Amino acid sequence: MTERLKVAVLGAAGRMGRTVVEAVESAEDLELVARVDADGDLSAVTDAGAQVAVDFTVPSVTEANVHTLVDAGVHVVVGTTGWDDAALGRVRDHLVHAPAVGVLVAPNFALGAVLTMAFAAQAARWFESVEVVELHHPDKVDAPSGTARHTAAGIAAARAAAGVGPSPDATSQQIEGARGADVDGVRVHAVRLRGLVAHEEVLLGNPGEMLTIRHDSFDRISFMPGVLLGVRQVARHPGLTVGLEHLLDLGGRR
Ligand SMILES: NC(=O)C1=CN([C@@H]2O[C@H](COP(=O)(O)OP(=O)(O)OC[C@H]3O[C@@H](n4cnc5c(N)ncnc54)[C@H](O)[C@@H]3O)[C@@H](O)[C@H]2O)C=CC1
Ligand SMILES: O=C(O)C1=N[C@H](C(=O)O)C[C@H](O)C1
Repeated sequence: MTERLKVAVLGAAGRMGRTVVEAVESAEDLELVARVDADGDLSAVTDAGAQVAVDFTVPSVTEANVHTLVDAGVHVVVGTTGWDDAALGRVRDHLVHAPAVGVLVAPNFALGAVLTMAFAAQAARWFESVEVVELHHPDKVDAPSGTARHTAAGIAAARAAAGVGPSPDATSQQIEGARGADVDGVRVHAVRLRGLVAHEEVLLGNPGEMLTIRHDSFDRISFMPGVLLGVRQVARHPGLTVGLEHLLDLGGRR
């Protein structure tokens, strides 16, 4: 029998962590060797001999977790959001000293969300206006969502490469925040509503027409095939990979 891949889950008591624990325990080729939450210690990961750690914690601790795990030679699959280019750059620099270690940071592991981002980047080259609306449960601590930030960054890169200018906007008077956040020149709006899980709409407008690309995660199991794919593949991708699209052969910004 081939050895099972040893996996640790960080944030194991959280909404995503609990779902990942169940998914790993149900996978025949994976062995859950450690669960760590806020009251635990990262040394449990190495003590248990974990080869891959999955981080679904909180934006304020995830980067430090990644640096510690990289030093320990543990591959990391990160779902926690709140990352910016500076933090990703620090991880990229750190990995130079651990060239065999893979770190995958994916703002969204749901296949439909990854496809939404890819379709939106493609479509945004052909529309005058584009805005992103993300809608989530009200217990989420960050806004806009990591997915919306990644979506907007991909749209902005695609429009810049195609020579498309900014979306037209005559607004000169407003209450602060009314036009949402500016992410790389793309307007992003965040809704927090009881009953929701994780949803995103990309609205694209041209004279006389509108295209809406929408994705809905109704249940956190929607993220599990992507998380397990990341766990199984991260060691084959040394260095930093940002976005699940790179494991699905969908291209995009790295
Ligand atoms: N990439 C993706 O596909 C998805 C990403 N997320 C992101 O995952 C993160 C977690 O989301 P939820 O599970 O809903 O949050 P949550 O609040 O339910 O869970 C976070 C858990 O992390 C724990 N924690 C805090 N500090 C810790 C530390 N130092 N070490 C270990 N554990 C610690 C908390 O006690 C809590 O149990 C968020 O950033 C969210 O945006 C959520 C869903 C999908
Ligand atoms: O907090 C959540 O729930 C989610 N967070 C991720 C994000 O910020 O994009 C992924 C998904 O939207 C669910």
